[in-house]
Amino acid sequence: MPALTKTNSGLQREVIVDALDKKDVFVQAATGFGKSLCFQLPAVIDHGITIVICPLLSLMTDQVSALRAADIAAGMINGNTPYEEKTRLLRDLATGHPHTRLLYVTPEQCVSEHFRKHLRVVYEQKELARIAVDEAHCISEWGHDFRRSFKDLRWLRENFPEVPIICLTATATAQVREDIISILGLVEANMKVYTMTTDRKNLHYEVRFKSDEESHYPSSSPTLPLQNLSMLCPLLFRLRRVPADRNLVDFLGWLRSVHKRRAENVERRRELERNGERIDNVSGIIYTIFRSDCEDIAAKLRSDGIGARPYHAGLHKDEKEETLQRWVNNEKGYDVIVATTAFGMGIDKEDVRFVVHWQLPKSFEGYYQEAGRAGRDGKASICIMYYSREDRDRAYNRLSKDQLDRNNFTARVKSLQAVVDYCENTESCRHGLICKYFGEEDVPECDYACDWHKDSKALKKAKMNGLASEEWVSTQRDLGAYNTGYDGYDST
Ligand SMILES: Nc1ncnc2c1ncn2[C@@H]1O[C@H](COP(=O)(O)OP(=O)(O)OP(=O)(O)O)[C@@H](O)[C@H]1O
Repeated sequence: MPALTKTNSGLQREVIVDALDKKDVFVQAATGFGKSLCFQLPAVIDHGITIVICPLLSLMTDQVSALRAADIAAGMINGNTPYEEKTRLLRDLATGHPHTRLLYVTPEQCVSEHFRKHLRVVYEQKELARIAVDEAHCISEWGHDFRRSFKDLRWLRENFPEVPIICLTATATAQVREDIISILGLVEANMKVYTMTTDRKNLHYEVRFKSDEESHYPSSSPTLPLQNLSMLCPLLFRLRRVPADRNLVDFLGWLRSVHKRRAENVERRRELERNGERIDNVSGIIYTIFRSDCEDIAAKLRSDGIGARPYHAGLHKDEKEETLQRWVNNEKGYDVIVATTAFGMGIDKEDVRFVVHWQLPKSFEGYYQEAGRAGRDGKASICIMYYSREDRDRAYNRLSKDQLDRNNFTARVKSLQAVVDYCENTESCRHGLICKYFGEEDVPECDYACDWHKDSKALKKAKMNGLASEEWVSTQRDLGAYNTGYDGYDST
């Protein structure tokens, strides 16, 4: 179990005491803060059952397994639950005095009349202890992962008025927070709101700049006027897909330098040997948009001797489970996961040393969540984002094709714009930019843990040399060069 800082565990204790005091509680805290314990511990202490509403199957599966391993009666009902297990859990509820202490359900399940009927029985017997809403930002249309059935959760407050509700999220802007509180009907007089810093001091944030064109030329080549050439022959260039090779060369160079540092530091090497750890077991995640890229990048890394595996929604369940398990166990050949967003919230491996975004993520919150998989043991870890203006335009194009509610569309455009601004910014600390996005007024201290603090001049230079000019991108955009690539990406 990773060591939490004293500040974290102190605040955790406050939240738990308020929950036990039957208050409605809203918790916004950084990734890796330990939000789950805030409802799990009260559930074990209190009499009755806690219903946990959770939008992510992988998250509930992990939590239920961990609770069961600790001998706590936990269960889950979702689209994948076998019929016998679902019947067993519903029968348990139907007794009115359930043996189950924590029951995880999807929001979709929670709106079904059949399930509600069972909840009423438990409530009438005064055995419904608490309702926990995890990843609560999904309630709000202004949230990045809005789920329609979350909106109906108001029913819980209307029908079980005195049952306390605790909701938790790592990523809520002020608007999302207000929405959650109002939709769930939390009672101001009996409510505690915790908004803690989103800052993760042990994460080093860095943006690396790229453009489509450079990927064809080694940096030492004279700048052949490829941009001019394509102006003359635009159709040729419209068909071109961005090769990932430039990222690959850069990333491989970086990873090898990390391996080398581990090998050359005698003390560190001895320590690794003593613990039976491999020099090249630097655990990490690469996030990419397309399923095909997951396969492709993982294969290329493997051919370069890196233990990399793909993970995306198109893979068979067994294959995904095996990959995850072997990666968690730090097995040889499973050091790096190349994933779509299918591998996101809820991944809780403590020694992830790097998270790389191969392209621009689709929202600021998504970026923060995914980067937040790194360094959950509190040790220094790095989050690298590869950014190009061409990818930016592709991201806007994909977004415009998504079927979204009006408010959600506006929110998503704003959020994507925030990621773009973050990448283009060479004037501020990255930690400060993240905190500002989530509405924090105080700029956190940054101990050279971002590219700007490390060397702001080098950052500006890298941007100038790395990005395509706005003029060039705008010409290509008008020619439709960034309109491709809507298939094969995982939307959740
Ligand atoms: N008081 C504690 N002492 C030690 N470890 C803890 C404590 N509370 C939680 N943890 C551990 O910290 C890790 C992170 O907890 P958890 O998954 O609940 O974080 P989270 O806040 O939900 O993060 P995220 O939003 O990124 O999913 C888990 O491995 C958990 O077991």
